[in-house]
Amino acid sequence: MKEKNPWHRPVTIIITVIGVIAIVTLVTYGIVLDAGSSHTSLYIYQWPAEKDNNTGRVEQKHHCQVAGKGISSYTATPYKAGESLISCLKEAKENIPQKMHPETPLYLGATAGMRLLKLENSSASDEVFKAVEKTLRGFPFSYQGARLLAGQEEGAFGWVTVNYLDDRLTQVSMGGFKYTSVHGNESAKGALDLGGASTQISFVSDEYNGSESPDNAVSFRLYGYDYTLYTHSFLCYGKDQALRLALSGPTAIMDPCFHKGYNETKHYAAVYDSPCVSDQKPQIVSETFIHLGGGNFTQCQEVIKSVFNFTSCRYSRCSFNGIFQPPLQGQFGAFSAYFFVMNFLNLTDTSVPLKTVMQKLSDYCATPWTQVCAYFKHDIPLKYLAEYCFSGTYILTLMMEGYNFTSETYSSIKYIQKIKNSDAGWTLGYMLNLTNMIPAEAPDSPPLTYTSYVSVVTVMAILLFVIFILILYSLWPKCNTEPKII
Ligand SMILES: O=P(O)(O)OP(=O)(O)OP(=O)(O)OC[C@H]1O[C@@H](n2cnc3c(O)ncnc32)[C@H](O)[C@@H]1O
Repeated sequence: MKEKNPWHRPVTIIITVIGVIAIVTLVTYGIVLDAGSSHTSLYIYQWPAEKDNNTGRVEQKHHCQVAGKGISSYTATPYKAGESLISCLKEAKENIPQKMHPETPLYLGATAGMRLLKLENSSASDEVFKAVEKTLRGFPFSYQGARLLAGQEEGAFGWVTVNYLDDRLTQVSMGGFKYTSVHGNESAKGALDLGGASTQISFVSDEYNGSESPDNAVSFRLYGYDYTLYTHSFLCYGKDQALRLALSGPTAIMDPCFHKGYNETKHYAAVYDSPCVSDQKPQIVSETFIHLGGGNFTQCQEVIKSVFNFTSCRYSRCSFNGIFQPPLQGQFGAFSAYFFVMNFLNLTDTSVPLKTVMQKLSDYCATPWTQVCAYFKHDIPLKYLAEYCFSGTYILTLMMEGYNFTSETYSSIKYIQKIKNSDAGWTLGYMLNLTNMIPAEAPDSPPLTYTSYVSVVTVMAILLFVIFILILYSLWPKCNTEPKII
């Protein structure tokens, strides 16, 4: 059968092609792998393709948790560290349009697990990085490097992420547009990050300009505001390494931080094979010890306090281990293990008085292990389950004794996992920095919101399309209705 309008098919094809190109070019992607001590995570971020550097534009599109342990655990077989990343990288290929692969930056940052490995065995750490790099280069993305993050960077980028996602760096929303307002120190939120091997505290304080203990200062100029951030990363004070610090002891340990009835035979090597505790290894022949639970919150607090050194401080004030810390200021976001642990314990509400929080944790610690297991063992890995009493007590002790929060300032902490669908952590801040997404100066004119931008682009695309059709129509050969005399 003959078609009535033979030209509508090419036009449909053109519309589809223009539509697909428009959709694809609207979005840009970036990938960051967080190679932590306990595991590796891959994050895909996306943002509008047009370059206006406004805040709040970048969002997390996808998260993939790499199976198995962190890359620092593959010292005996470094190639496996590389292989472990393949399935998440394949997921990344599926989640990003193929056309965009070559221009999608791919970063890997390794944190405290690799910091410890480097201290312990620097050539083993080089081998792991080589294996990881080989895998990353085998994917069609724009590989930008795999490197060890300094603790200070981890803290500072975590702070940038939280404040960026919270729209605290510069702008307030008014009538659909974002205007620069008087922000700076008073609106910034501090960041508390508890990892497996290290923990970071980062905040701005009017009483800190970097002159006392300059090693703790990171200066930024973001959107026209100067920030001098106080940040410190405590290596060995992530929750897994802190447990090792607390565990160092004799052959049979009655551990008040584990539930009564908990009774496990453990290998000394598993506890002491870390530079955080290797010098405390007892000189005994036995290879194993019995780890017994005592289930006593108050005693657990005492054990945990003993892993902090409060005796020496050569500055005007310190947190612990002789590390300078200015007075706490403003709100804090506490993420990673802070959230995982307090969320399990149902203690994320910081408007609840600290005394009540402690009483609830104390009751939980006193619950017999058989009862805890019977209730949760189908939903929660046993390792986590066994450690929540320790971890909760560690969190409160670190905050109150270590960082000097008080029962009054405890409510300034908010336990967070995500902000606007993006995970809180250093990865987003790292990528924003490396892609120059946060300018030093504020944009001159109020930029469009994402919705306005998409509307403008859509209207322009429709207009262009209409013009295109009109031109096509005017050029299309037509039957002359006028009678012709040949
Ligand atoms: O920053 P580093 O120190 O390198 O460590 P990481 O990157 O591996 O640390 P994460 O923030 O991923 O996790 C922090 C800790 O929380 C643990 N964790 C993860 N999910 C958890 C859960 O659901 N319950 C309890 N603990 C959890 C994990 O094993 C780590 O010990």
